[in-house]
Amino acid sequence: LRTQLDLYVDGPSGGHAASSVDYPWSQGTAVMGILNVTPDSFHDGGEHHDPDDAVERAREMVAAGVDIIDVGGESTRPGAEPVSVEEEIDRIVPVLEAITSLDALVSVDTRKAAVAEAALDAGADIINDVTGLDDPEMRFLVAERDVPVVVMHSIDAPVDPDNVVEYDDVVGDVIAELTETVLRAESAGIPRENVIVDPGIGFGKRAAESFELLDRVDEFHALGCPVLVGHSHKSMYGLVDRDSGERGPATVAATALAADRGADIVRVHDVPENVAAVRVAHTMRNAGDELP
Ligand SMILES: Nc1nc2ncc(COP(=O)(O)OP(=O)(O)O)nc2c(=O)[nH]1
Repeated sequence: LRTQLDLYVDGPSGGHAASSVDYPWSQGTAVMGILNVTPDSFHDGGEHHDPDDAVERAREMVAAGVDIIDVGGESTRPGAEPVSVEEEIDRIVPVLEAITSLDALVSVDTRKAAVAEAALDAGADIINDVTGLDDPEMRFLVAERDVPVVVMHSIDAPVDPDNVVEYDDVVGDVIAELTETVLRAESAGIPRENVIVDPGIGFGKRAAESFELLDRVDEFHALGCPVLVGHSHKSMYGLVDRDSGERGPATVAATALAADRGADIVRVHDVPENVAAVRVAHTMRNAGDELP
């Protein structure tokens, strides 16, 4: 896949990389492993802050069957310490340079165009923008580099428990707002086949609404784009499995259900378990073709 990508990026035609490459999500649900190179991410903050630890973790993810590694240098958690462009670049570029030779695509989770540009220059393949391309500079960069971009739905106000949005129909409302996002991307010269939509699980949504977004994930295909869900270890599970407080097993169950309902990419922390969940969901639908 990486050769294919390089060919289309550097090949004679210098053609459209994203629209001509057979991405992992076109063959079933792809697994995106979260690699936060931050001291304060909500679930794994500090665990891979050291570049060597991060590279080791990336190798483990690849060995476990991950399709994409999502590298983040700034937490999106409400109240997280803002990070300068320089600091975010310092955090992620050494890791990106070390992992882009591994057998997985690499995405960069950033809201800053300057960081995204440095990441693409360091070999990243995909931009993951939780603001949904709010920044015109980011739209210009993504169009110019012709790379896939994840556009996540969020709310305009800061994402914290006090900002609860009143949705009539959370799925219909989020699809309507993501439609605007996709049209804005297209008007900036980003072809729709490069856009991956994401309902923004937990970003300004109540727990019940986050579960509904997962349950009705297939409806997001009305936008004509692959659909990514980022449900891993999020607070909604705390209301389901109250006793243990453990969110890992609940995440894996949700991954299997979301994959079965049509999610194209699942963004998760625990790769082996969630790769297994995706494979089970796929096999249950295709046992006749896959198993003796
Ligand atoms: N596309 C997309 N990107 C995301 N980035 C961060 C988080 C928050 O999770 P995490 O990266 O684990 O935490 P933090 O932002 O604190 O690093 N969630 C999403 C998501 O749901 N979708």
